Amino acid sequence: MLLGVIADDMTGATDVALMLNRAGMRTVQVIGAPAAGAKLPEADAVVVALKSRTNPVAEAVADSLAACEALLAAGARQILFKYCSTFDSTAQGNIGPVADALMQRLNAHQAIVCPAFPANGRSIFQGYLFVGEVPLHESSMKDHPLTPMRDSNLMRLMGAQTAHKVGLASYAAVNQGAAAVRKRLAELAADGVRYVVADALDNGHLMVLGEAISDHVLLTGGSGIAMGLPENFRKAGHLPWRETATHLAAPAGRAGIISGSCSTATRGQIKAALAAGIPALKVDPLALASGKQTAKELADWALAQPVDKPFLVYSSDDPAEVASVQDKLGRDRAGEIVEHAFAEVARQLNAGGVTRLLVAGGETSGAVVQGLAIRTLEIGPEIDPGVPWTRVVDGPEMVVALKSGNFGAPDFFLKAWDLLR
Ligand SMILES: Nc1ncnc2c1ncn2[C@@H]1O[C@H](COP(=O)(O)OP(=O)(O)OP(=O)(O)O)[C@@H](O)[C@H]1O
Ligand SMILES: O=C(O)[C@@H](O)C(=O)CO
Repeated sequence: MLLGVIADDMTGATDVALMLNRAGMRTVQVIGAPAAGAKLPEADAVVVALKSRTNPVAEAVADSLAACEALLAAGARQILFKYCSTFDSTAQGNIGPVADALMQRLNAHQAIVCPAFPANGRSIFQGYLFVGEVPLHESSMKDHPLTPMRDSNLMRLMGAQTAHKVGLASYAAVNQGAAAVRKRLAELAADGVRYVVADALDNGHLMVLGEAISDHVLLTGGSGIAMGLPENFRKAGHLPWRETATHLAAPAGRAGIISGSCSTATRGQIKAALAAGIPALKVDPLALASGKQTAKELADWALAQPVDKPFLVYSSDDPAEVASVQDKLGRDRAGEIVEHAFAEVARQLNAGGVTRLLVAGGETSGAVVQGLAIRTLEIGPEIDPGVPWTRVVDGPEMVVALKSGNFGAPDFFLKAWDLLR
């Protein structure tokens, strides 16, 4: 193994795994912190998908260190700590503590902080993170239920989570190329700066950064910062050129979509699916809570639909409806009830012959993957930036695509099937 990645959520893990796979690294995703001494699958890159974005700090640190140990034991030469392209972490968050712990374990003197993902509209200028045309704190992330982002300055965001000094490698250096970035990193190191926020407005900048940090043992950021890494391994003679597959062989069986994501992008994708005539059933969290609706009913409805089309089971709703459900059930309980139901629905669907499954939402994906007892995924072709098809290699025989809430074009639920053979 060349590169080890520790991802703080399930769909973020498939996102970064896709980035590496597209650049020619055979990439495998394993679910959950590996047990001490557990052997990881053989691949150029292994991504460990944790659920450490919003859990207690001590747990996030312990799981990340366990993942790091397993990756090092499997031969990883570089460790990437992957978090969200919209940072998704408040002053009480886990990014700083996890990065600090990894820095100490790896004896790293400096690490880059770069959540940029230009293909999905996330760019960094003078250390400020933008989502599309607006700064992070003006984007829909300002109202995220768990991690409201009320600042866009990455030096301040990171500075609030670590005792180490945080500095900036700005556009002025990044735009000049890898040598200028290295010079800037050295200046900052001489000034005691351990975390360097790096500007990146486009993929060219990400390639420059990747080259400049080829000798960093620890990197932190979104999937974009992984873009330039395979080329470093190739130049060093460690990685042959590999063509990436454009299609994925899928087992015979039925196709379905489960969506618990209430993000704007997902709601648009549901609208497009409904308009295209995909049979759809809306889940009512209050009815689930009272037992009026059950996972079995949802699965039975889905399996009774025509076999020649995918079906859609969704709880996705607009913010006012979600807030009203959360007022009645409590935010955490509402989420748990829906996630628990979807995990059971996924199990029953697979038992009923569904082998091709699209899942929307990070938490929802985590619940479905757990429900299906999926332990390892092999990364396949890109449906849209940040979302690949994946094949289960340890778990039930099926293909799944795990979509981050905010990712994907409006026709995502319609076009994804064309990539399966
Ligand atoms: N109608 C609803 N009312 C209340 N909660 C809901 C409803 N539908 C889904 N949920 C819960 O909202 C949460 C949605 O989170 P999830 O991570 O799946 O999607 P997302 O936030 O859009 O995606 P991502 O984390 O990838 O950005 C889940 O806990 C889900 O169970
Ligand atoms: O980086 C992103 O935006 C995604 O991979 C993600 O982590 C969403 O939860």
